[in-house]
Amino acid sequence: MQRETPALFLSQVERFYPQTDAPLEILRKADFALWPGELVALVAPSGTGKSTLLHVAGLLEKPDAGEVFVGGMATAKLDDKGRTRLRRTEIGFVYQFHHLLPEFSALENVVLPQRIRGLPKQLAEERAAELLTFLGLGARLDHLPGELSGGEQQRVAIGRAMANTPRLLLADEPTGNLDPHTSLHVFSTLVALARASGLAALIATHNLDLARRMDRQVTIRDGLVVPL
Ligand SMILES: Nc1ncnc2c1ncn2[C@@H]1O[C@H](COP(=O)(O)OP(=O)(O)OP(=O)(O)O)[C@@H](O)[C@H]1O
Repeated sequence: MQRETPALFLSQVERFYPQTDAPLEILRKADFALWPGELVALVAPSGTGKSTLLHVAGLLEKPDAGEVFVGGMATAKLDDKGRTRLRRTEIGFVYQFHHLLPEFSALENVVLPQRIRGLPKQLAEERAAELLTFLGLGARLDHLPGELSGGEQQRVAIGRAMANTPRLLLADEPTGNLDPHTSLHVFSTLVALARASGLAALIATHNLDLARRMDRQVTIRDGLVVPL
């Protein structure tokens, strides 16, 4: 079915890592479309290439062949500056470990990417406070990451990823480091925020219960992205 422009479109993407004998092929002419507003779970065994796929989709790694379109824009010919700019404006990335800046408060961690993008301080702070409040952290704005629980830290990381109102959210096992109860809570908050913002999300998870809450589930088989 033809709809609007995909938020993310991988076309014939190849990615391999050199080895002493034959190269290790992770993605082999993989195609994948993620539509605006769609939440898709990426569920695949360890080592099949989930992180590789997310890094290529998030313009953190270049594919060896093929094209990655973000919001309809082809990225293969962009230089590093162009890729960084597109990543900053269009893509939010949540990692398994939060990677928050330890000496900055929860609020400041969410303000920072907006300031880098050039937003005035007051606007950035308002947006950060609003996001963190939505994420249930309204009473934790001034806490340093070290003063927050694992689930709270990960919610701040989600806020940071959403700070610049991306149209595409990529998450690499965002709750993989949390206990089951906290994991469910953080995941639900992430889904609620994604739904409220109408963005497209591709979320890698090992947790099938969480994956079922998404619109669609895909896996990686023989280097291709296929329905689970
Ligand atoms: N820089 C690299 N150089 C060589 N091989 C790599 C490199 N990065 C990843 N690989 C290999 O590519 C394969 C896919 O790695 P990737 O991290 O994408 O898997 P994954 O599905 O995310 O795994 P996990 O669920 O364990 O995080 C693995 O076999 C890994 O060892």
